[in-house]
Amino acid sequence: MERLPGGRRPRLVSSLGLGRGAAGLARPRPPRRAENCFVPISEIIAVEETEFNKKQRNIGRWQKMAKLHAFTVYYVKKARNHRWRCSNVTFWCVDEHLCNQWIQALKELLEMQKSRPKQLLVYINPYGGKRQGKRIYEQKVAPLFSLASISTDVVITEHANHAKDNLFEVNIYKYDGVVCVGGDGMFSEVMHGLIGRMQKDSGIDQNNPKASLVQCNIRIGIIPAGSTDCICYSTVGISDPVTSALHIIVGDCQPLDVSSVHHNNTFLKYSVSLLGYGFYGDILKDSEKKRWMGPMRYDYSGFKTFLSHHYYEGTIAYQPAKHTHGSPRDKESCRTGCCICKESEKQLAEQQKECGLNHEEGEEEWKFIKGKFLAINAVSMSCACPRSPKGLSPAAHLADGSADLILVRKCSRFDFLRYLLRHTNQDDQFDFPFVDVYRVKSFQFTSKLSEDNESNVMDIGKKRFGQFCRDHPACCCNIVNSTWNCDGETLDSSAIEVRVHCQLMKLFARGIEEKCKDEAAYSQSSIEQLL
Ligand SMILES: Nc1ncnc2c1ncn2[C@@H]1O[C@H](COP(=O)(O)OP(=O)(O)OP(=O)(O)O)[C@@H](O)[C@H]1O
Ligand SMILES: CCCCCCCCCCCCC/C=C/[C@@H](O)[C@H](CO)NC(C)=O
Ligand SMILES: [Ca+2]
Repeated sequence: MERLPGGRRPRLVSSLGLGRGAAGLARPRPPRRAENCFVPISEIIAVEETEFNKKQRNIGRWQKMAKLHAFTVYYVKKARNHRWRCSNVTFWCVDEHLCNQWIQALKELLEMQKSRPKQLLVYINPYGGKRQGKRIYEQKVAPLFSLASISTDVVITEHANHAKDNLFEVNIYKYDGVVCVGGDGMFSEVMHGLIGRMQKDSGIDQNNPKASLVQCNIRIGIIPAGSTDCICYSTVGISDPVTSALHIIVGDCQPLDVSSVHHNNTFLKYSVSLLGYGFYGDILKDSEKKRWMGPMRYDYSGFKTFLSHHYYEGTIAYQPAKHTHGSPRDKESCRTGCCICKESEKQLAEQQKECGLNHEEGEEEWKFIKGKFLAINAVSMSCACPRSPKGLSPAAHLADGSADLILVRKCSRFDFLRYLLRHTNQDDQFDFPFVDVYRVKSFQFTSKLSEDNESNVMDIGKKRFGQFCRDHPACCCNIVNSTWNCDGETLDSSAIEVRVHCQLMKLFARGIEEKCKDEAAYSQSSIEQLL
């Protein structure tokens, strides 16, 4: 419990009345017996003086009082499944001075919450998901931002890359954060704009795959209004615009790993969720032609791709992530305050102290795998989403500086279906003889088709394993390449070089909270309680 100035503990119930209200509205009712509960200051959204009208004054025993003074506290109420709502409680009393003292004290405490944003730049994709982005923002998010006294500059995008290009032009440094209203693709645009801008302003060449990139400290908030909303779901635990808006308001901060993708010393894209070749690449390629179907396009293309059952040949080289203690087969998942991610943060700070910005990754051990794959999935986070609540790699970490590389080798349709179904249930997705998973800090892929002409993997292979090339002579097989799905965008090249940049950016989120803790603490009755 916070103290009032002067050291007094706030004891509101003895002198003030208590009324509960639905989200956004103060609806004073006769006082109830106080339940002892607790709302941390960090989860108060706003405090406002409340005007009583005549009708409200005429309730029960309060009728006798000449004049009432009141204030309303708006706060985060945690509901089931990581959902947050704005609730409020109104306190009232006859002593105007006491009432004002409370308002003043609470406002001062809110002012001290330095991580809260005051000014945000908002990009809305009106065409993402079910085309509800504008309505969602106007009806559900803007009123909350205004309640929390956050000022906003809003841009409704007019074409793809509008947000990204705009971020290279505006004075981003005057904002405390950038909000994107849309799906994973919209987030990707904003992320590319922000990271790209930071590198440009710091003179870093993004085309150099070995460059140490400058961290981006301007947080991004995601208001989910897309088709998959995997990044929002994996970092908050639910795809819900009001929950996300409240995480932005309270100023949460979640660092995030970002993978850079290059081809022949040319920068292609960044990825924070899924880099998928084979199954997920083919789904995306097919679904892009069916955007008019909205989120349903993924089901349609998913079914089609499953039936086609294509496999692809190629070689993967990877560097294991030795710096982190976790493994993709861990039973524990990354949660708010994750120790493994904190350890990586410490290591990163030490590295930056030792080497400054010129730190280059050491040439560590490379491992090679070649084969026929139905899917190659590299995920920097779990990739949990409403379709797959545990995600493609349930134990992947948001900010540990690694990605989980999942190789699904050629197998029967039936086995592949069994594997896919495990995306949706509690069983271990990696417990199949045709599935391998590695925690990596970088990897390269070359398809069999391009191996002979352009492969970096082969260069490394030639250097280290003389027999590697002889085992894999040029061939005339009639094979085609798949496409890489990079956070929902296709890549032009199949041969890629990927490196994970630990905690390169930050989100307005706090990771997924442990269910037992918050649900046990907050689910008993409605707990609009004492501060
Ligand atoms: N005004 C616009 N017109 C056309 N395309 C746009 C516009 N604004 C943004 N885009 C592009 O639309 C693409 C898809 O948007 P978004 O990610 O919001 O929705 P989605 O693809 O339905 O959802 P998800 O990415 O979660 O599957 C983004 O890559 C973005 O570049
Ligand atoms: C026949 C049963 C099939 C069940 C398969 C369910 C699998 C759902 C898995 C969804 C994967 C989500 C990974 C996230 C990818 C996003 O980056 C991307 C852009 O939004 N979305 C997709 C679908 O590529
Ligand atoms: Ca990671």
